[in-house]
Amino acid sequence: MLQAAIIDLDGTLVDTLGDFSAALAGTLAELGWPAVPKETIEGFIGKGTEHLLRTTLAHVGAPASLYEPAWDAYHRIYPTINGRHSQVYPGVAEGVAQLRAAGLRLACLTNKPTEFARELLRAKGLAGAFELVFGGDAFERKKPDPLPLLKTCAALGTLPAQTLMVGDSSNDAAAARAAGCPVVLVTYGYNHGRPVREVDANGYVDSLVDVLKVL
Ligand SMILES: O=C(O)COP(=O)(O)O
Ligand SMILES: [Mg+2]
Repeated sequence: MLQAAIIDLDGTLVDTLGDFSAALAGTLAELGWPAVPKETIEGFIGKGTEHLLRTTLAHVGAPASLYEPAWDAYHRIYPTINGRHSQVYPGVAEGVAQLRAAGLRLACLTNKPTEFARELLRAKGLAGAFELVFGGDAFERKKPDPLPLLKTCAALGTLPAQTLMVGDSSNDAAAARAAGCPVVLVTYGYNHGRPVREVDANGYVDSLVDVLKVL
């Protein structure tokens, strides 16, 4: 019997590729490097900001010494564009409402920095649904490590086996499997550019409204 659901943010609740693209374009422009196409950035999303910045700098051929200035510029620029180039996926508001109506407690767990995540959920009218919001800077390790899921279960006071993970990528699935949480993956997210059905999970859904049906 499920007690709670932990839901990923980027690629699961909100299509944030436009935000990432705008923040990275601004960051690269400040450092004197060209922007990277959205389709390329899509493959870099999901493993947190460090990974995103390092892979983007490597992609344009910039030296690794630009990592710190890039980090500073990105963290200054992102809050100015957060939510402006992103859209809540179809079915999310209804799906989240259904999970709550089924008696599940909800937490949002993302590799995005916690402050960016809270602000985005607020801007998109989703903040009220989540009891807890944890970002990639909340714990010592990020997804795909199981630690963030185990800590979120502990904060909810629920057992991992009774806490469903809903995400869009192999990161979410690997973290869930290692933590002992059941996992459902959405088919419309990023998953590092790979077909999500290749990833081991308990089910796959085209919309959050179908999550409880596939279990
Ligand atoms: O990589 C990120 O910053 C966000 O990724 P997530 O919300 O899918 O965990
Ligand atoms: Mg995601």
